[in-house]
Amino acid sequence: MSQIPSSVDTLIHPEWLVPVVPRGTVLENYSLAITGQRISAILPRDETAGIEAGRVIELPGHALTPGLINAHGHAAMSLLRGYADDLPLMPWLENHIWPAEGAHVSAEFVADGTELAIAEMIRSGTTTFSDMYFFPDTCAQTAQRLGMRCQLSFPVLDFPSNWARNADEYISKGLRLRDETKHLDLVNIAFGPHAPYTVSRENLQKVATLAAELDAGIQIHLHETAGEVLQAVEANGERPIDTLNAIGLLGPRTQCVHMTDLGDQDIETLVKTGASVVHCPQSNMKLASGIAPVKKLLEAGVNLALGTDSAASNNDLNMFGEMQSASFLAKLHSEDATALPAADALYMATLGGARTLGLDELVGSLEVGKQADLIAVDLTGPECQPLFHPLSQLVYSCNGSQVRHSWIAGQQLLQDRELIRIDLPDLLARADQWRQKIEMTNKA
Ligand SMILES: CSC[C@H]1O[C@@H](n2cnc3c(O)ncnc32)[C@H](O)[C@@H]1O
Ligand SMILES: [Zn+2]
Repeated sequence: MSQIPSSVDTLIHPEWLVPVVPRGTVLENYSLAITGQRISAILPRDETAGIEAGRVIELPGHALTPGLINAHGHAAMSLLRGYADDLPLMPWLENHIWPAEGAHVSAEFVADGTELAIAEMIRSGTTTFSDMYFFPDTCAQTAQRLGMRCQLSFPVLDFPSNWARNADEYISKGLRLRDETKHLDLVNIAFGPHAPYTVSRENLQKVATLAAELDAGIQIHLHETAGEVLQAVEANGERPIDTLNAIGLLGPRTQCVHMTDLGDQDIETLVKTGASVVHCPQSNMKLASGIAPVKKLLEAGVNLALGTDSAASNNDLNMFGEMQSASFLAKLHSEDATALPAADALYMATLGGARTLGLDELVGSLEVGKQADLIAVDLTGPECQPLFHPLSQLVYSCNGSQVRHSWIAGQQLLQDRELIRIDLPDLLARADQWRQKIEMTNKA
């Protein structure tokens, strides 16, 4: 039992405290203290009388949970929200998204798009996001300035973009970024080879070798569609996951995104290598990409995280909706209503994500000594009443608008649903300027 501190910065009295570990636990009338960046105490409310607090926050009818972790996305693509809907993956990318990115993606685009994404994510309970996008240096500066924890899996592609000309330049810029951001406590750098169909085996091998040398994470779009897998088998005679395994790219720090087309052998490979899966149910549904076999993956013991992917293929960055979709889709896909219950969906969106990103010593659960990345969710509204089980409300009734307060590394970034570090009217004006610019280019 940890020592009760005599003085703390903030003492929070929620009605329910949801630590996430042990899984499914809900502590009633427990309080949480923040000192500096960390959680300094979790204890029954009636044992807090002797604690001197700089600030005391009473939250009747609220649940305090770990901040949600969006384990895969392309934040700046929030500026392309609704730009191209109702298409399958490859026509969507090749005929709409990639041309728009070629025309518009810049450091300024990424600065404004990332800020728009962070505003939405904080307001809907996310406190860590993983990003794979161009100009990750700009994303790093924006996230640190706004107080948002992130993993930036810098992109590696065989083909040029507005950020780099070839795979070697993507890698050298990414490694420089890793060196230049070592002092940023909220920014974590990983490798982001886009996908096996856009990165050659030779360049994937370079990534595998360097990531192993640096003990760095790797995040990759993998087995997103059956078409991807079929094309690989026809071209290479093996499934993409087997190619990655053969070059040593799969390991405990590998984050495989999507994984909708998986056979038993593929799942066995994930178990043997310890690689994680980032499940993006809403993006998979919207692009009609497929359905990840979540129930089978969980039964096999594969670590699962949740991600929204970009707002251009979702079309929001709301992890409450993602949890609900993951749970309902798993139930339908497995024809088993007991699949992915609320506690497991919340685990995926918190500690499962932290473990995937290699941040589980820092965040993902409410435990003394961890970073104070936490959200206060107001369960008093009609959409959450009557309340039998807080976990049920959090996953099956909440839509993110109930998030009232949010802290990251002990810093409050949302208070009474107001963003503290972001000038929202100014940001929204910039977003609309981008819409006008993009539309004008399309009309030209
Ligand atoms: C190399 S930066 C990221 C790159 O990925 C594109 N992208 C966005 N969503 C998806 C997806 O679901 N599958 C594959 N690639 C995706 C994004 O537009 C960037 O070009
Ligand atoms: Zn993606």
